[in-house]
Amino acid sequence: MTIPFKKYQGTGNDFVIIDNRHLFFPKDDTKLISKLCDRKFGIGADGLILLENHDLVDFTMVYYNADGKQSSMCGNGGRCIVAFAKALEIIQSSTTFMAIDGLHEASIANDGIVHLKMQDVTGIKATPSYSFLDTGSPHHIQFAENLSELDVKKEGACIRYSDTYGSAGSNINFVSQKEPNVFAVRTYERGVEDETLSCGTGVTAVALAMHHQGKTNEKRVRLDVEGGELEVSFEKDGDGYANIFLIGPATYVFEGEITW
Ligand SMILES: N[C@@H](CCC[C@H](N)C(=O)O)C(=O)O
Repeated sequence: MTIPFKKYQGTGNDFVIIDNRHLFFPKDDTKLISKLCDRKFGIGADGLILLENHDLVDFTMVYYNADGKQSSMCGNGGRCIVAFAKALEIIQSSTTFMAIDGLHEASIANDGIVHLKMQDVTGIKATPSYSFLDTGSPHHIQFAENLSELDVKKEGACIRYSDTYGSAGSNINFVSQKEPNVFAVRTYERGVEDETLSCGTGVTAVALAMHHQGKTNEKRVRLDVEGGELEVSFEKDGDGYANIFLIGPATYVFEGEITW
């Protein structure tokens, strides 16, 4: 079997993206997906994304983590599939697409910056030491001293596999504040089981949690991640948040074919 693919990255969170409108891809082959994502035995990526047809909107996004298992929403992957759909001329500068957490609207500018609308967020859990919220994927957020020195893989795994999160686990974000509306973030991603250079649903969760905790009064926050800069804008809506946008680049890297 020959599998044509394109590789994209969004602030260093990288994805193999496959046009599966003809439904040729073996979606239940966990071993194949994890091998395609393997950085030594495959193409190498934090996740794999399929673009499929949808009856009512422009396309469907199906997301798998690097472990080969289908998972919850990927914000950076959402931005990248918008750039992929534009390159395939499925869309032009704006779109509505379906993902596992529901419909997303997005727009893409000529410079490749994508504005991706995320689902409204309610039910933020705030404790003295951490916050937890779901922005399409589950996120634990805590402050870290010496963020640049932190062993994110070790400390993140410790929390991800703790009794707090049970078998489902969580993504773990470590944060430090740089300015009133600027935060540095490093994320351990479940399903990759390592630090990634950026996590879109993660920085969205950090921006909302920081506003919820009163660390910032701004409704547009910059997040400095290991792979670049992202922005999140939002509006307060009762106890939660609405009109949430994840804003940042989505970049084509290379393409190829794997014969299997
Ligand atoms: N990198 C993603 C998050 C992908 C899903 C996550 N690993 C999970 O399984 O919860 C992002 O950019 O949001």
